[in-house]
Amino acid sequence: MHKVTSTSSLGPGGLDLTQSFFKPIQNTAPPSPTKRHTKISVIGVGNVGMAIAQTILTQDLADELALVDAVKDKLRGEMLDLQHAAAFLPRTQILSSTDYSVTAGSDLCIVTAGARQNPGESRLNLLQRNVGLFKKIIPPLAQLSPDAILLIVSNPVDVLTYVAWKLSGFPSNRVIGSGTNLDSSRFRFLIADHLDVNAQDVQAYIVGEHGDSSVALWSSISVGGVPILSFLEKQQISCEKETLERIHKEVVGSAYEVISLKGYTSWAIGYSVANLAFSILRNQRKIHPVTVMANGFHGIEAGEVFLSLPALLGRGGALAVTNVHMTEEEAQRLRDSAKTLLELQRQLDLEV
Ligand SMILES: NC(=O)C1=CN([C@@H]2O[C@H](COP(=O)(O)OP(=O)(O)OC[C@H]3O[C@@H](n4cnc5c(N)ncnc54)[C@H](O)[C@@H]3O)[C@@H](O)[C@H]2O)C=CC1
Ligand SMILES: CC(=O)C(=O)O
Repeated sequence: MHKVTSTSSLGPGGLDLTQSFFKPIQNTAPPSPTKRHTKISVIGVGNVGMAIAQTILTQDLADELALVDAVKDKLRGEMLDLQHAAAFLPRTQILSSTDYSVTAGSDLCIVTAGARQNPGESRLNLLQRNVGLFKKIIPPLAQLSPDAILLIVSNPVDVLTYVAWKLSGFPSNRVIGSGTNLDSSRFRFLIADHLDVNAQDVQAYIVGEHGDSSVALWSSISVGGVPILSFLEKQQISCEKETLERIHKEVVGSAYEVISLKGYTSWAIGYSVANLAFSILRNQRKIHPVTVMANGFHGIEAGEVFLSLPALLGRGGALAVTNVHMTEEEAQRLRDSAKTLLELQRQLDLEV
C-alpha cells in the first residue's frame, strides 16, 4: 500500500520530526466525536476514475481517498500526481494499492474499472467483458466495506449496477448507478444553449437506460419554473417540438461523438459522479436521475430491473423515487427500456 508521504513523522535516521517542529499544547480536548471520518474508494484509475478522483478532491468531501487499479505503475503514478497537488487542495489522505484491503471501511466505493467503448461501439457490447471483471471487484469491496454505498459507473452502467447488487448482497438502496445523471446534464446544457439561459435553471430529466434507449421526459421540462411544453402549445409554437426531438437525438449521440473525437469521455462524468458523491455523503436529499432498482415504479412490474429514475439521494443511498409526471407514451417507452435491460440481465451468468 502506498501511503501519502506527508503524514509520516519520521525524518532521515528515524528522527521524529513532529517532536522537533511542534511543541504540543497541554491538556487539549480530544477531537470532537461528532465529526465523521469519510472515506471514498475509486476502483479503476483510467480517464473516468481520475476525472472523478480529482473533482472529489476539489470538493473537500473525503478525509481519505483510496485508489485501486490492476496496473501497478500507472496506479502509483496517478496517486503521486494527485498527492503533488496537496498545497492547492483541502487536506485528504490519498492511498493506492492493487490490493483491495486499501478500501477497507469505505463510506462510498465508486467503480469505474473496465473496458470502454471503441469509436462506434455500443455500451451494451461491453457487458460480457465487464461482468467478468465485476466478479473480481465487487465481492472484496463488499466484504471490506459492508456498510458502504456502491456507486457504479462502468458500462453498461444499468446492467452492471444490477450485477453489483447481486454480487454484493447489499440492500438495493445502497447500490446505485451513475445512470442518466450525465445524459440529463447534456440535455439541460443543450436546452439552455438553445434558449440562451443558465443550464442550472433548466429542470429536465432523461430516464431509463443510460444509452441508446433512454427516454426524454418532455412533459416535465421547465425553465425558471415555466413548463416548456404547455407554454409552447399556448403560444402555438409547434416547430419547437422538433427542436426538442433533435436535442434528445444529440444527447444520445453525445458520447459517440466525444469518443470518436478524443477516444473517451471523462470531464462531464467526473463532475456528474462527484456531484452524486456530494449529495450522498453530505446527505443533501437532492433528486438525481440515477440507476436504481426500478421494480414497482412507474408501472415497471416485469422484475428486478435497474434503470434510471429521478431518485432522492442522501447518506442512506437512494431513499425514494419521485413521482415525476410522465405521459402514457413516455411511461411506455420506459417500460420498453426496462424490458430490454431485463432480457440482458436474465442472460447473465453471475456464478463467482
Ligand atoms: N456511466 C457513464 O456515464 C460513463 C461510463 N464510462 C465507463 O467507464 C469505464 C472506464 O472508462 P475509462 O476510464 O475511459 O477507461 P480506461 O481504459 O481509461 O480505464 C479503465 C481502468 O480500469 C482498470 N482495470 C481493468 N481491470 C481492472 C481490475 N480488475 N481491477 C481494477 N482496475 C481494473 C484499467 O487498468 C484502467 O486503468 C468504461 O466502462 C466506460 O464505458 C465512461 C464514461 C461515462
Ligand atoms: C461513455 C459514456 O457512457 C458517456 O459518456 O455517456
